[in-house]
Amino acid sequence: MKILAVNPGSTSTKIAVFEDLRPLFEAGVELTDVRRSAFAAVLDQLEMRCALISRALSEAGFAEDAFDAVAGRGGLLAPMPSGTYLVNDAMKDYLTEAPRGEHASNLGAFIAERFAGRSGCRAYIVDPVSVDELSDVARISGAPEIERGSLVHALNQKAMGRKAAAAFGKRYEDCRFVVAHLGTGVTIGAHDRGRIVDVIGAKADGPFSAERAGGLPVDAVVELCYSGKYTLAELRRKLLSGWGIVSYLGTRDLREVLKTAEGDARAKLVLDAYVYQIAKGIGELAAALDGKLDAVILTGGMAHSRELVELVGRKIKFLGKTVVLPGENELESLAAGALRVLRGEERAKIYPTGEYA
Ligand SMILES: Nc1ncnc2c1ncn2[C@@H]1O[C@H](COP(=O)(O)OP(=O)(O)O)[C@@H](O)[C@H]1O
Ligand SMILES: CCCC(=O)OP(=O)(O)O
Repeated sequence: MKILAVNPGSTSTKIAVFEDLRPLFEAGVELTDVRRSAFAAVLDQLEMRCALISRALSEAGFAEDAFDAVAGRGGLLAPMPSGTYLVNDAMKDYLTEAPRGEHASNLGAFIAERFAGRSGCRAYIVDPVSVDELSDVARISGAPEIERGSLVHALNQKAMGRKAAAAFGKRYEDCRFVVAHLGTGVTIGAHDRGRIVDVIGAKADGPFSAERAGGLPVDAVVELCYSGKYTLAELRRKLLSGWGIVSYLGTRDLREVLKTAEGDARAKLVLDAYVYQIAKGIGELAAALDGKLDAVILTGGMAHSRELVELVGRKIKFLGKTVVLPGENELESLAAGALRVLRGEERAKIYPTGEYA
């Protein structure tokens, strides 16, 4: 089975072609800030991202009408169970309205449908960022009107949990991990025997990231809301992708931050604060698992940085084993979800009910 996997991230569009799970081709098309800022809304990037994918496939010699399935990374949908979902109108309508915010991963369903149409095959999303497996106790925010929810790099976090479990000779469903996905976005998940029971990071409720604020004093946010400085839409966009490292140093690229920090005290302080907050977040979620961990897993693009891994590792070594699995297995996991459905090993689900197709 030939499967196209598409992962639109905040600063890159990653694609891969698989024959079953054997990778035939992989490419990452970085998006410059200029290119991204040319679009008022994330979904406006659809044609540009599809054109970049078409060019990459063409240059690699892949016809666009030869796929048996196309799997895209899912976006900020309504809270939903883990699984492989058919792209449908309800999903596209929700992502178009974007009540939970605009995010690059919202493009995944639209891109998958576009390329599936060219092959006459089905389009799927797998384990979107809106997978919500929080425990009841984790949902209590302290304010009855406000319930904590889950936005997480579920696809990669679960993939790396499975990878680490296999390395330990165990099943993911029998392990306890704290997984820190250090991409352009940062989410840290407490994985308790196959379920992500608590999450921080994607909603200004944990470490800040390359483009997202960390835990903000709520009273200051309330003041900002009523200051007239931002509209609701502007503030929501800032919360999702307008603060973080880039708002201090003008770059989302950790490699640039590391280089600048060598000679610039302010950059060094921001880098130290980033490391500090990631370590604190990992410690917080280790407590969510009563400190009973098989390992802490560091993943995402930034886990390629030996310097960052070393800085964070020093602060969390009291928690035991740290497994570093840089980058992400998102493309392979997308293909794996579609392949399970094509082989009849898993039934595709229907959004939003989660019923089986
Ligand atoms: N080899 C590397 N060394 C250090 N940082 C890296 C490396 N590769 C990628 N990064 C950093 O990872 C971040 C992007 O992570 P990634 O998971 O690819 O993001 P996205 O959320 O866009 O998919 C960027 O800040 C980039 O600088
Ligand atoms: C909203 C959570 C997912 C996320 O942060 O994705 P990116 O790392 O691609 O921004």
